[in-house]
Amino acid sequence: MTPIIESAIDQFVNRVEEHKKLDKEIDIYDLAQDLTMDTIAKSGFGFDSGAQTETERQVINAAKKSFQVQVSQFFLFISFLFPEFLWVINPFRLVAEMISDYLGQSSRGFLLKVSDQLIKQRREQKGDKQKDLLQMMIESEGTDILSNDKLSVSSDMNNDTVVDSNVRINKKTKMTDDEIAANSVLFFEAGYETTSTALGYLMHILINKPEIQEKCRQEVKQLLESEGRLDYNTVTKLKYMESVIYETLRIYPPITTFISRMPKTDYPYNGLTLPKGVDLRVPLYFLQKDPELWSEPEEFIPERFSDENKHLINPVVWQPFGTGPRNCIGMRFALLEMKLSMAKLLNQYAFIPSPNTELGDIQRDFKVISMTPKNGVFTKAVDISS
Ligand code: HEM
Repeated sequence: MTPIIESAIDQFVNRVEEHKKLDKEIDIYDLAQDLTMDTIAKSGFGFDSGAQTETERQVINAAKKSFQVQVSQFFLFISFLFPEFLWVINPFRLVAEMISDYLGQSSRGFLLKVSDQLIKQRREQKGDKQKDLLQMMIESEGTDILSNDKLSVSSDMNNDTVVDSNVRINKKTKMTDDEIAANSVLFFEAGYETTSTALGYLMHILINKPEIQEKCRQEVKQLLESEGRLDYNTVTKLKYMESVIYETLRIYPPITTFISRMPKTDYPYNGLTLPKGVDLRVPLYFLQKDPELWSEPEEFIPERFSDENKHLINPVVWQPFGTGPRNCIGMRFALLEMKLSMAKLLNQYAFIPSPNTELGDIQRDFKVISMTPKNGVFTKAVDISS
């Protein structure tokens, strides 16, 4: 999968180069959206969405639309506020989805159709098959994991923890085509806007804080000198850049109200009892800026996440990717994509403010579960390679 990501990132860098040659202002958030669409479509499903090349972009438009607030998402939002009334709200939500599907306005419906076609094509394909997510799902057979097995879980900040779990996966169960299609759309939606939004915020920080941008660049140059190349294996060594990414995700988490858990039994906590079955939602944005948990929470201080300091942070108070056995399965994919694209860009260009750059804080669109840059992220690229 990594050559696919690398070639998509090279295309992203080429697009920056095109803007630079014409001395044009760049909305780097817009380009990042095309990049993440391209990588998730190609590496997940061997499908060229044409996001970075074509002007006729039905798929990218459908995916973008699925993140805009639609009628059915309004009901979703209401269900977050009043979970005890789910039994009333859910039927309305389903009807809203069915109507928009019938009227051809449902972007999820469109993406499901695209997935269905891809699954059919893949099943009919003769000879060697791509080794991508789609193929893995088609060939998947549930593995038998016994109750109370120890599951190794990749947790926050690159520490691997081991937790007990009562997970039981059915023996030898193949996924149906409907399940594969539903999961494909989930990956598509989960991997596209989150990562491009994180890249957008990261660029906003780097444009606004030239000293941090320069420090990241020096780290990239040193890495290139010692390793001879910037690729999947080497960029994992960019420790300072990693701290900058973590701090960006603390201040601007792309997903704000999605992490939820439900106690299986009445659970005593801090003098309260969390009743069995209650819908608990993590207020991520506030958690990551809580002055009782973070010193100088409004300040951008990447050094909090340095190897020397990160043990001082309780892992559950930093959770842009969630936490525990159900945390984000795309975390490593997203971090790789972010590090590699930033390393390649910073090695070649300096990013400076342009007429539409927002200085200071960035304006955001608060959607049902996410928070995205409202007006794009504008910059100009200056070639520093020679
Ligand atoms: C910066 C990028 C990303 C952010 C901030 C992010 C954030 C999150 C969060 C907060 C959750 C909920 C976890 C929890 O409840 O503990 C989640 C779940 C999930 N993410 Fe991500 N994500 C990102 C990238 C990706 C990518 C690239 C993919 C796929 C390739 C992906 C696939 C998923 C899936 C499938 C789930 C649901 C997991 C489940 O239900 O158990 N995410 N993500």
